[in-house]
Amino acid sequence: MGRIPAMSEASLIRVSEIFGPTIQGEGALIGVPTVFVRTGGCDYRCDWCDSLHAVDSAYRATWTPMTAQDIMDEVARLSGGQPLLVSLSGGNPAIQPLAEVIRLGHAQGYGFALETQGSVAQGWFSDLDMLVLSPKPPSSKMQVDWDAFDACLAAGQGADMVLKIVIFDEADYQWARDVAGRYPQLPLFLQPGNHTPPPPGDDSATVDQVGVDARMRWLVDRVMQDKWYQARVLPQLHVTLWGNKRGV
Ligand SMILES: C[S@@+](CC[C@H](N)C(=O)[O-])C[C@H]1O[C@@H](n2cnc3c(N)ncnc32)[C@H](O)[C@@H]1O
Ligand SMILES: Nc1nc2[nH]cc(C(=O)O)c2c(=O)[nH]1
Ligand code: SF4
Ligand SMILES: [Mg+2]
Repeated sequence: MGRIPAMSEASLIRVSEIFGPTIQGEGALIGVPTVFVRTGGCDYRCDWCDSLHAVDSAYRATWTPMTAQDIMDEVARLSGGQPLLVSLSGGNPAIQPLAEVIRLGHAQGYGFALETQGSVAQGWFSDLDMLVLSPKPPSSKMQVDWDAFDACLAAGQGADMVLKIVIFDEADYQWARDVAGRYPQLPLFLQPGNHTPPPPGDDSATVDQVGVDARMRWLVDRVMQDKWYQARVLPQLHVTLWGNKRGV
């Protein structure tokens, strides 16, 4: 018979890394100083995931179970005790019990944004300051469960919500047009994909920056061609500055 976990284990959060302060490099909050809390584990396996160290079970041993208090202590240490934006990412942070982190942090003046693909809804989404929903396009080789996605949207009522769609090619672009049409109420951010995530075991920062820049120019042209003036097109600023380096 398997071991019965102690009650407290249910409230532990699997953390891959906590780093910063740095700038939020993507989407609606680009440029905003933030500390990242990256959780370990994901229910997806995107073909081009740039954070495999928080997804691939080969890295499981590097993920640390932490309490909400442990996490906020580390965030406060990094920020020098000054409240700032905390970015919850992963992996999929939505599969972790983060309600208490948000409660503790808010009481100390921190703000919270969470990045998720929209596959798992949580009641505490409504406590976030911003919910960033990033449904995955065809190039990811993932299949979106739209009922689950809509449940995330319903759970997030009360938080600011935005759509952030990664685009590699024309098929992704056409898919993004359909998705945006379905959610006209959500501010929309388009981001060119970077094709060179470091393979497992390699923490190299190399990114095909020439390729990413070309994809960004193509995406801008494509959006202007279509007069798609609701879309905002942004690069991953941290990738431009540091490649796919961890901890920035
Ligand atoms: C690593 S994911 C973690 C959060 C969540 N699992 C998700 O995908 O939204 C953080 C953000 O990076 C984006 N992303 C992941 N791999 C990327 C890549 N190769 N190029 C551009 N953006 C990427 C995701 O779409 C998401 O918006
Ligand atoms: N600076 C910086 N900005 C980011 N925006 C989203 C990130 C992520 O991996 O979730 C990320 C990241 O890893 N670093
Ligand atoms: S959903 Fe996010 S963390 Fe999970 S594999 Fe895809 S990009 Fe990576
Ligand atoms: Mg990233």
